[in-house]
Amino acid sequence: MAFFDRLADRIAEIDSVVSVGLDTDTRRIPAHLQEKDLPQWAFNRRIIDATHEYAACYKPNAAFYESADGWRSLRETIAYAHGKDVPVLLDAKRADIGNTTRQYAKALAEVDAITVNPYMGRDSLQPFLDRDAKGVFILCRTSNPGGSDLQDLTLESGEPVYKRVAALADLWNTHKNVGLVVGATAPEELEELRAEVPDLPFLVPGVGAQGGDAEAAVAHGLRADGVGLVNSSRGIIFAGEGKGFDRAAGRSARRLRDRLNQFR
Ligand SMILES: O=C(O)c1cc(=O)[nH]c(=O)n1[C@@H]1O[C@H](COP(=O)(O)O)[C@@H](O)[C@H]1O
Repeated sequence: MAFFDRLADRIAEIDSVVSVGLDTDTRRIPAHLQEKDLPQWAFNRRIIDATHEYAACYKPNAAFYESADGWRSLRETIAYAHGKDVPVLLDAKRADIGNTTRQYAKALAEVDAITVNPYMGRDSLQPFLDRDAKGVFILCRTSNPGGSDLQDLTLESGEPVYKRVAALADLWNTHKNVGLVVGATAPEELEELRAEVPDLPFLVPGVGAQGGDAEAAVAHGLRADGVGLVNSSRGIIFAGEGKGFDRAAGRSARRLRDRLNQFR
């Protein structure tokens, strides 16, 4: 099944557009799990148990798993999420020359969707785009303070770079598997982009720890048919500390679902 169809089913089934970000910083794993063989996996398993009924998807950020134990933990986490019937979006922000990016795209064999960086142009994304059953979220207007440094620059045509990225992404969407990443910290750009590319679902990070606008994330992040994702990572997985961390994460995921649902 195509990724966005699967996501639409998942959103309808659990009535939630929450993406739970698994940014599992080893330094923040509670002490009682630090002695486990794979602390990140031990942590993620408990987080998934506590949050899966609110999770439209899980978004592990690859940066937190760049070690031998990390990769093992990530693999276990992906399989466990799938066992709960939750899609997995790997936040890898990949792209490179064709020969290299073909290797990066192999990661899609294990997950349902990925984030990619458009800076190197179409051929750097083609192996991802060609996997028509997988979702490809292209960075468009990012949530970080420096997101404006390049993305807001005005081109000769008068349009900002992020708008050109959105137009290109729309053009590259021949398999209906492309989405955009647009931060909740940029609500005006979110609104503008929704009008520009109504057919593209957005992944909207930046609510929670980054203080982004949850109402704008829902109002503009979702497509007319309601498909889209609003991500929180630290605000959910590190909502509590110590032994009850997983129950706190469950409560935080439920609160975010309820808050977002007010605006759907
Ligand atoms: O691609 C992303 O997911 C992403 C894009 C963006 O513009 N801003 C952004 O925060 N993210 C990711 O979303 C997550 C946000 O984490 P929290 O700020 O802890 O909710 C991190 O994994 C970021 O890498």
